[in-house]
Parts: sequence; C-alpha cells; structure tokens
Amino acid sequence: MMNHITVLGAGSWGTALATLLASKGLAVNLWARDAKFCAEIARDRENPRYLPGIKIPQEIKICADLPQALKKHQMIVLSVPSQSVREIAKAIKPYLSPETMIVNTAKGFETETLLRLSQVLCEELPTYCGEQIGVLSGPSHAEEVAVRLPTAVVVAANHQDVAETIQDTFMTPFFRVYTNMDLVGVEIAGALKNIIALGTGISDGLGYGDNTKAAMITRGLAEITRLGLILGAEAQTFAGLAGIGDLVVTCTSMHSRNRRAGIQIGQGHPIDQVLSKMGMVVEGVSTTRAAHALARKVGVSMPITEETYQVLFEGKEPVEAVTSLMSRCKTHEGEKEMLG
Ligand SMILES: NC(=O)C1=CN([C@@H]2O[C@H](COP(=O)(O)OP(=O)(O)OC[C@H]3O[C@@H](n4cnc5c(N)ncnc54)[C@H](O)[C@@H]3O)[C@@H](O)[C@H]2O)C=CC1
Ligand SMILES: O=C(CO)COP(=O)(O)O
Repeated sequence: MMNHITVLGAGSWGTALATLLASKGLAVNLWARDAKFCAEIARDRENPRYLPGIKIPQEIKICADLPQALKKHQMIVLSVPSQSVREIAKAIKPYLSPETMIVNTAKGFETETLLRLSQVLCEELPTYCGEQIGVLSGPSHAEEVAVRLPTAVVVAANHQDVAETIQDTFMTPFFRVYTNMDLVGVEIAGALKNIIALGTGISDGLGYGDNTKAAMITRGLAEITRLGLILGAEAQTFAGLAGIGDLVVTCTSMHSRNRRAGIQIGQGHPIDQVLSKMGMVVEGVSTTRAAHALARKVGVSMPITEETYQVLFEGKEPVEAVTSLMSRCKTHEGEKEMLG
C-alpha cells in the first residue's frame, strides 16, 4: 500500500478518487492546473462544476502548483482526459522519484498516434514502463463512488505485484478492486465502451427501445472484442468488469456523459452545441476517431463504430445510421465472426 498519493486532475473522477483515498487515511494532494479554481474548491471544500454536492475532506491538500503537489509522493493518479495524458507525463517527469508508481484512470486512445494511454506513458517515461505503471478501469461513475455506493473495478499492470500494490491502495469496503494481467485488453475495453455508449444514447434519443439498447450493447461488445483480439487482448477480459461491466453501466446510466451526449445528438441537437454544453470530457468522440482509424488499419469490421463516426464526423443523420446497421448483409454470431 502507498501512503502519499498525488491525484492530477480535479474533474469528476480525480475529485472522487482523491476523496476515496483520503477516506482511507492516506495523505492526498489534489492538483488542478487552474489556480483560481483550486483556490475556490480549497476554500469551499466542494467542486461544484465537476462533482457538486460532495464534501471534499479538509485533509486533502488542493493546489495548482505541480512541484508542490508532487513534493512528497509515492503514487501519482492521472485523472485528466486522454488527449492530455502525454502533456501531463512530460510535465511530471522532472518531479518523479525512482520509486514513483503511476496509475492512469483516463479511458481512451491518443488520437494522433492511436496509442493506448499506457503506451503514451511508456514513451514519455520509459524508466517507469513495465514495472511502475498501472491502469484503473471498470464500471465506476464518479457520482456513485463519491457517495460510497458499492462499486467493483479492475486494475491492470504488466506485473502482478504492481497491480496488487494499486489494489491495496484503492480497496475500501465500498470499492472492490480486482487485478487483471491483461493490460492491453483492459485499456481497449475501457476506451471503446464509450463509443457504444454514444451510439446507445443516440438510439435512446431517437426513441428506440430496450431491445435496441440490448442489441447495441451485445453487438458493441462483439466489435470491441474483435478489435481487442487483433491487438493482442485476451477474450476473457471483455467478459469482465472493464468489458461488459463498464459497457453496461455506460450504456444505461444517466451519469454517463457519453450516453447523455448521444441522447441529445439522437434528439437532433447540433453536435458542437451538445459537446460544449456538457462542460466535461466526452471521451467517446475522440475514441470514435481513433478506433475508426485503428479498425481500418488492421482490417477489422466495427459497424457501430463506423456509423457513430459517420454521425459525429461526416454529418450522417442518426436515423440513417441505424438503417445502415439494420440493413447490413446477413451474418452469424459466434467464434467465426471474431476472425473478420
Ligand atoms: N467521471 C467518471 O465517472 C469517470 C471518468 N473516467 C475517466 O477519467 C478521465 C477524466 O474524466 P473526468 O474527471 O470525468 O473528466 P472531467 O471533464 O470531469 O474533468 C477533467 C479535468 O481535467 C482537467 N484537464 C483537462 N486537460 C488538462 C490538462 N492538459 N492538464 C491538466 N488538467 C486538465 C479539466 O480542467 C478537468 O478538471 C476520462 O478519461 C474519463 O473517461 C474514468 C472513470 C470514471
Ligand atoms: O467510465 C465511466 C464509468 O465507468 C464514465 O463514463 P462517462 O465518461 O460516459 O461518464
């Protein structure tokens, strides 16, 4: 277990995780880049923009000064959007100690390079690659973790002892952490479920029903698994918390920003307006772009991702996207479909 933790990013997830870690009696620093915002949440002990109604314990030190936030740390938790992970990795490099453990909690790919986020961290922080980097994923909306509703997640790393150290650090009576050695699968599952949540939201926004939602989740899992297997993931991971677990919660919960954005897009609101009004990161948008490119690169069929891409980036009407999905050539379920 690690006792001194710095959480980088005071959005919904960083704030919830800092609160969870502090509830265990750990020494927690919470960093955000905006000094005025930091001063406000330090004064009010609440983060009204990203996690309203949740009291931030006095014990958490909140600051906008990165060297100060990292002065005494054993573990760094990254809770910034996926497209900022490289920038943050560069910024923290001078302040790391040889023992620093890094836990990424963002879900996505870097769109420019199509890399998984642990690969981005490995590029920027090669000394820490392998033995000191882990990933926390699984069905865990910040709003529910912050009020201590029972939650189960998964931590993945290349080494079991790294995963277990992170597991011990985060585990509480209301936050159950499993380990998983399939880092590739856990990262791919956590990133891609956001595309399906956008698509399911669009279907809800169009007024379609529970049958449609179930179809989206199930066929979504099939295409996530298909891409994952080609990229080296293990099939079993997609049946676990990072796979079907996170897919179910994100496609059905009103806490999900991806689902909520999808609903508004399905209702016909302009995409730019929907995203700017959300005021929080909707990771599925950049992940759709990345997965679309990855699927083409490796030659994998991802029909829901393709149609979500068409709606988000090519101006296709949501209702036409559903028609395209329903009128695809007939096919079959099962092991064979995983090959193509
Ligand atoms: N909110 C949730 O329930 C969960 C979120 N996640 C993942 O955690 C990541 C962060 O999500 P949220 O906290 O929900 O997002 P958010 O939109 O609530 O907050 C993001 C925070 O990161 C900050 N930020 C953005 N770019 C930055 C940069 N370059 N440097 C420093 N700070 C920067 C923003 O100012 C904001 O405070 C995402 O990848 C998300 O998928 C994972 C599990 C649960
Ligand atoms: O990853 C999440 C829950 O596990 C959060 O999903 P949203 O980003 O869609 O809110």
